[in-house]
Amino acid sequence: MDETTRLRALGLMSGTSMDGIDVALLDTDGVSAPARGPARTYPYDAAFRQRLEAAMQTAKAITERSQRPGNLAAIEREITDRHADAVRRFLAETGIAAATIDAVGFHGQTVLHRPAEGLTVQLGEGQRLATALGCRVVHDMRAADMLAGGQGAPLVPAYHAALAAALPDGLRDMPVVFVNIGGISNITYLDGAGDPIAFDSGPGNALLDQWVAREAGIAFDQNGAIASEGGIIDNLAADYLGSSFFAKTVPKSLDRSDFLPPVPDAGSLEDVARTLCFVAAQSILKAAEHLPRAPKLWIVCGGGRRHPAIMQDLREGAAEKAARVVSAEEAGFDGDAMEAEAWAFLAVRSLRGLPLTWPTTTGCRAPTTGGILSAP
Ligand SMILES: Nc1ncnc2c1ncn2[C@@H]1O[C@H](COP(=O)(O)OP(=O)(O)OP(=O)(O)O)[C@@H](O)[C@H]1O
Ligand SMILES: CC(=O)N[C@H]1[C@@H]2OC[C@@H](O2)[C@@H](O)[C@@H]1O[C@H](C)C(=O)O
Repeated sequence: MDETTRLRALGLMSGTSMDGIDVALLDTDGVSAPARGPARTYPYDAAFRQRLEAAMQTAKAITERSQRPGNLAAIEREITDRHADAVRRFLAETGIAAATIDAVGFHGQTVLHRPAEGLTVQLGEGQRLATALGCRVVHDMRAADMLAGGQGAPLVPAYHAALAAALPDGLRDMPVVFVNIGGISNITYLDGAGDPIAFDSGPGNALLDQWVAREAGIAFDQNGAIASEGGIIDNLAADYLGSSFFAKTVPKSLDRSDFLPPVPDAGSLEDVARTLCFVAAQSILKAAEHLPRAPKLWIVCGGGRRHPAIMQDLREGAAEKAARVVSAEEAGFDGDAMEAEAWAFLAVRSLRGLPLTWPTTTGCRAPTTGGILSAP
């Protein structure tokens, strides 16, 4: 494949929030800013989401990444087949012919991530998906990085770096930090010199999701309705923000269960929810302690940007350091599709043998490519 070839790639992401499958289309050479196509989300039903939560518990028994204890092999097939269905629906809804897709980047579902043990497990069968779709699939893009001594996450920084090159006038304030507030939050710092600097910054929406699911039986705090009625519980916030994770040198990455939701008597539904928003925002702002220069602009992606309390706390904290906070949309991007787009971009980089990660993004020993290619 020559360097100027642009491929039409689909990216598929099922993130740590386990809320559904994001599908996005890109025309990309895997280097320059891509031409972005349509994107859609196909939510999981509540029952499947619960099975994924259970799968995460079962996965704790894994000591070697190919192991599939309990019903994990069956869940893995089901996850794969749900991705195939999502792609078929996406193509039907957008009127795009399957034959025009050059490659698919398939993340799968992370059920275990223990970088200290060199162990990261994403459920999803690349070959099964390639056969189902009749298309080349690149999957398992985290493993090679771990073998090269890296954290295996985050991988989206390569894509953030390409997008930074396409920032509109008026938003070229360097250093710029891309923030993804998903179940876990991660950041990518770019100052126009050198490789991106990236790491997982702390808990994102996952604590709040788990808290409102357990205490109120709802999947997430839509538009911040619950947190808007609450106040911050200082000692609960201090407990979370005092975690040794924040002092740890970077790069670093998190497993969803590294931070656990509060105990039931931690406070009222509303106060705890509000506190968890504050914790989500402060953990992102604390990331600046590990960066070479103070960020001037924060670009927020991921579902957490829809939470008013998280955004308000972020804006206030950033303003104290003379920095601005904008949503992905204000910067001309799609904050829901970004990770799926990244997996399309990374699939093309993988096909070209280009690095997916750098010592500054995951701690790998040298820039490292990755991914397993399955042909139909
Ligand atoms: N309208 C909304 N109001 C409040 N919160 C929302 C809203 N929409 C989404 N969210 C939050 O965003 C979460 C989903 O975020 P996202 O899809 O970015 O996560 P993810 O990609 O699964 O996670 P990760 O990036 O960690 O892999 C939901 O679980 C919810 O907490
Ligand atoms: C192991 C794993 O799946 N990690 C996710 C998770 O969700 C957010 C954060 O933690 C990030 O490190 C990563 O996902 C993004 C897409 C990444 O690798 O860039």
